[in-house]
Amino acid sequence: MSKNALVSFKGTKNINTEIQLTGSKSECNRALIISALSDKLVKVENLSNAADTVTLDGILKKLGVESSELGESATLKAPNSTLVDVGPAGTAMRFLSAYLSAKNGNFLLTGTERMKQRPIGILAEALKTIGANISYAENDGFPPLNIVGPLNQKTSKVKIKGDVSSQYISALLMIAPTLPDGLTLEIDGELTSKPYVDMTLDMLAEAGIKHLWNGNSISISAQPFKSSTLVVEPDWSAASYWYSIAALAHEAEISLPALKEKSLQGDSKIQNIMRIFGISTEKTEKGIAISNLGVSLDTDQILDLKTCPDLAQTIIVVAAALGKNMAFTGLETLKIKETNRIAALQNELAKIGVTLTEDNLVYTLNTDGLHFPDKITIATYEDHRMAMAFAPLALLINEVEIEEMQVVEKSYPYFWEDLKKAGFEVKEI
Ligand SMILES: O=C(O)C1=C[C@@H](OP(=O)(O)O)[C@@H](O)[C@H](O)C1
Ligand SMILES: C=C(OP(=O)(O)O)C(=O)O
Repeated sequence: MSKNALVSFKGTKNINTEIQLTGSKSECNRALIISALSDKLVKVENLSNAADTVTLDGILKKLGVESSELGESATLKAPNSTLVDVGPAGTAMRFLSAYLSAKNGNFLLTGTERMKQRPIGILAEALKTIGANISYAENDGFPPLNIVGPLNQKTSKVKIKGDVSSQYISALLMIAPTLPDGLTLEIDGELTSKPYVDMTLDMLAEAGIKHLWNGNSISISAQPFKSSTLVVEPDWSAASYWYSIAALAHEAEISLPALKEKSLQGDSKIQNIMRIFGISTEKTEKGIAISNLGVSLDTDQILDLKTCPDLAQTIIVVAAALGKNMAFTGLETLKIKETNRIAALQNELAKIGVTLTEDNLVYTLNTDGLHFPDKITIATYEDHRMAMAFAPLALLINEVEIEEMQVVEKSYPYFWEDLKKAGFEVKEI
């Protein structure tokens, strides 16, 4: 049975702690696919305990040894096909669509009910153009997918829309060096979440794979992986919740060991963004230390979050709670993530009297009605980031009840334990 977390913080709101964050799920899930594609020539170190990574690791291990059932549900499965169930893991769904297309076998690739509403047509159609045998098991353009591999390459050039999810592009880039003719992707329109494509190319480079990025085209020729080790860094998206805690506390000194200022993860941009709320970041011998300087900067400019969509909830909730009527752009992809994150934010921010409204793709907070009741209950909509973005409000509100607390497992399973370590009370109810 799912439980709620009742979060509170008694006494002076001073936070002084050290938090060892788990590995980045984005880096891990790339490392796992690259390692599998290289037949384990590429090794992975510091694997995350994020559920999305544990799921992908489990699937790849089972695929490596046997062709048996890999999930729990059994809808529409052809008698001789292998069921692969990624649950809520978007990267696993997208990366495996490409990986399984290139692999020998007959697969039904599926996930949660929400996953079946998250579009995959752009990737599936690109794979079909390359020569993959893919069909939609339920609704056109959406998971589950029937995949019969290996693909028979018909072309090495494919045009793909860039503004819906960068994960489609990363998925194709990772299988590119294993395709007989390599791959050239022509990106159509603006590329969203670009740092994630950079991360894919950087990790491929560490594994010996060269690429050429020319204008809007990325080319990777057929080439072998080199023996190497991909060492996963701690998760910057998870670190962002510690920045919100610092921003909402009276005083804060938080050490985040092993985190790197200059990271493969685009979400390391939180360092610059949180300066707006008076949070400074310092490089230390151990990693990163953040502290609250108590001086906020101007919040007049429009903040574009296109390169770092996973930070949106963190930043918007902090801005709302600090009464900053900020405006944001680059939030278009939020509607197709774990939940419709725009609707979820609007519903939950209303509980503290804040509105988030859209006009011509500019989203604006209005905090004129901001108030902090003695207790609020936050719905999480099966979205880990809703839970983690709202829990820090316990520094301003007596009791914050977060529904379905287990959602955090997707990327940061020890989130509640870490809150306790920092002085929060977290009761399971
Ligand atoms: O490639 C990745 O690891 C990710 C890319 C982003 O998705 P989109 O490219 O769909 O924005 C991000 O939101 C997701 O959490 C992880
Ligand atoms: C959007 C996310 O994940 P995914 O797309 O991989 O499910 C996320 O972690 O915020």
